[in-house]
Amino acid sequence: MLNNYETDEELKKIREERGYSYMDICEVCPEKLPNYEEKIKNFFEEHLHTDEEIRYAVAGSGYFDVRDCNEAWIRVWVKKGGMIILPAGMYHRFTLDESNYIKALRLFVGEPVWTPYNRPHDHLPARKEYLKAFLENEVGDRAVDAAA
Ligand SMILES: CSCCC(=O)/C(O)=C/O
Ligand SMILES: [Fe+2]
Ligand code: NI
Repeated sequence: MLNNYETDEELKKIREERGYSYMDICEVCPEKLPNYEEKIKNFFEEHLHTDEEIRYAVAGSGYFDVRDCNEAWIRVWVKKGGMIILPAGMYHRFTLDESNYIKALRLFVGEPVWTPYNRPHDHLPARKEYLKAFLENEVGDRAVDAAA
C-alpha cells in the first residue's frame, strides 16, 4: 500500500522501470476539479489516448470501464492503493463511484498529453497498433488453443 507517493520505494521502482518521468495529482470532486461538470462528462465519454493512461489512487476510488473482445463492458474498480495502466489506443471511460471522490496520481513518460479522442477514432495509428499488439495476438492464441 502506498504511504507517501513522494518517497514510496515501490512506486519509485515502477517509475524507473517504466520511464514515468512525469507525475502530478488529479483530484476529482466538485470542490477541487475546475470545470467539474464538463470534465466528469468528458471522462465518461468513451475515448482513447495516443499514450498510456496511468492512474494510481492515493485516496478515494472510481470506475474505469473497458471493453472485452466482444465489446461488453468490463468495470474496473480502482481503490486506494490500486493502480491501472490503460495502453495507448485502448477505448475506456471513467466515472466516480458512490464515494464521489478520487485523488489519483497521473504518471506519464515525458511531457504529458491528456487529449481524449472520442470513439470512433479507429484511424489513429495508436488504435491500429493497440489492435495489433493485443487483440490480434489474442485471436492468434485462441486459434492455437483450438488446434492443440
Ligand atoms: C482518476 S483521474 C481522472 C480520469 C482521467 O484522467 C481520464 O483520463 C479518464 O479517462
Ligand atoms: Fe482517459
Ligand atoms: Ni480525429
